[in-house]
Amino acid sequence: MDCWQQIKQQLRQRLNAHDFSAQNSAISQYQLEFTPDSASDDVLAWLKGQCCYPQFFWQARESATQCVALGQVNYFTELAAAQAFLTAYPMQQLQLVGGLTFEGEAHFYLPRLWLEQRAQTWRITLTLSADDQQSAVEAFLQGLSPPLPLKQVQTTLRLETQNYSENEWQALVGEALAQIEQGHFTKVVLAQKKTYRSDTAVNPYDLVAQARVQHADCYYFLWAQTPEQVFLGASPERLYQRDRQRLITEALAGTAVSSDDPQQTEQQQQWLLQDRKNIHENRLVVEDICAKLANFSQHLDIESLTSRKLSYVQHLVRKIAAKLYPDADDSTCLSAIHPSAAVGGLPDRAALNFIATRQNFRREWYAGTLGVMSLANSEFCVAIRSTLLNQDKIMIFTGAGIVAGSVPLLEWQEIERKAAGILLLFPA
Ligand SMILES: C=C(O[C@H]1C=CC=C(C(=O)O)[C@@H]1O)C(=O)O
Ligand SMILES: [Mg+2]
Repeated sequence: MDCWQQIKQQLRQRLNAHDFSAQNSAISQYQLEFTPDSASDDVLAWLKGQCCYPQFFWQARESATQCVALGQVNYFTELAAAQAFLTAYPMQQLQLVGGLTFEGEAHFYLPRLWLEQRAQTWRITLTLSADDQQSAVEAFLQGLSPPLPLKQVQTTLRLETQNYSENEWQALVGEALAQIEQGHFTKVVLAQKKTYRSDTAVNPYDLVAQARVQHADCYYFLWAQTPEQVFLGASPERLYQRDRQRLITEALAGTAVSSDDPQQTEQQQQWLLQDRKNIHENRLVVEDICAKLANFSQHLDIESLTSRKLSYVQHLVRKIAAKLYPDADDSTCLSAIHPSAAVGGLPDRAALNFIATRQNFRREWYAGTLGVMSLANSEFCVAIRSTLLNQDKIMIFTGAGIVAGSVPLLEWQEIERKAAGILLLFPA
């Protein structure tokens, strides 16, 4: 019997031993630790083999742990309800996965199965609730499949539509600049959506595997509530990481080119660190995040400006740390900080209103936030540098912050460069 059969069998044994009639604890969790047969096994490959939804893959930046959530025990479409649920089970340290779309819709799951891979050790957690039917959980376990190997992506993409031509984009940037000039807001982040068709079916799990190789130092995520719509990406941006009352976040905004020419990259870095428009663009994000955090933090620390190099672009970044008041939970933090001025604007209400009325598409998960939350700790990324796969359609999203001093042509070049970075995932 292979290791996957054994795991299924062990989970089934736990299920059979579980007393569904005992209502003393509404949520029960069973954990198994194991080492897969093959050292090259990877939770992403395991997820590729599964046909149950929702699915979530997550690897936080600076973390070696890769996580997968499969299936659902509970589903929340209100952030407050998700938070209240966690608060109702203080002893169990339950973890919810999900996030908020750019427009603020909440989608959180308590997953049926949670897999964590740290080096060669995998930990599986099966969650059962008092409302579960034993037969439904049995069917879920029966449906678990072995991993499928991850493959190199190879495809030719054909651009079908883009929401803005270069001229249309520049006109929209001009409109935003006029509003900034008139004092309606100081910053707005505009976005582009490009829709491609591929000559062969593109596998989303292979794309995430490609992203892990191509884009170092990022958050890697895959989020599929149904098989038809798979959202994935490699984002350099943290919304926040919280460990009890300690929260760290960052203002990531302001962009220059980065390439495999070290001299050009170095010269671009020097330019970026001194460029007034980019420094202003970044400073507005610091102001936005700090003003929001100040409402529920005992103190804030703001580090000095540095730059972060990625494979195709580099950004200005300032790290921010906060000590939260004890009653500030993830519901407080998420609803206050998201969307930050790195993807929305400042002041946020006026900028978000401009986006809602002038931007010709709804962003949904692009520039939303995804992550994992529990009572003790949580981490969320800003879901930029992302792609939505919808059958054979591939949509890629990019945005750029518009501030006083923005040059429409340069903002076009910035989103084109960001798009080229995402397109690296689709080698012909
Ligand atoms: C909104 C995006 O980037 C944000 C993050 C870093 C730099 C940005 C900029 O320089 O405009 C954006 O604020 C995106 O890549 O889609
Ligand atoms: Mg920019």
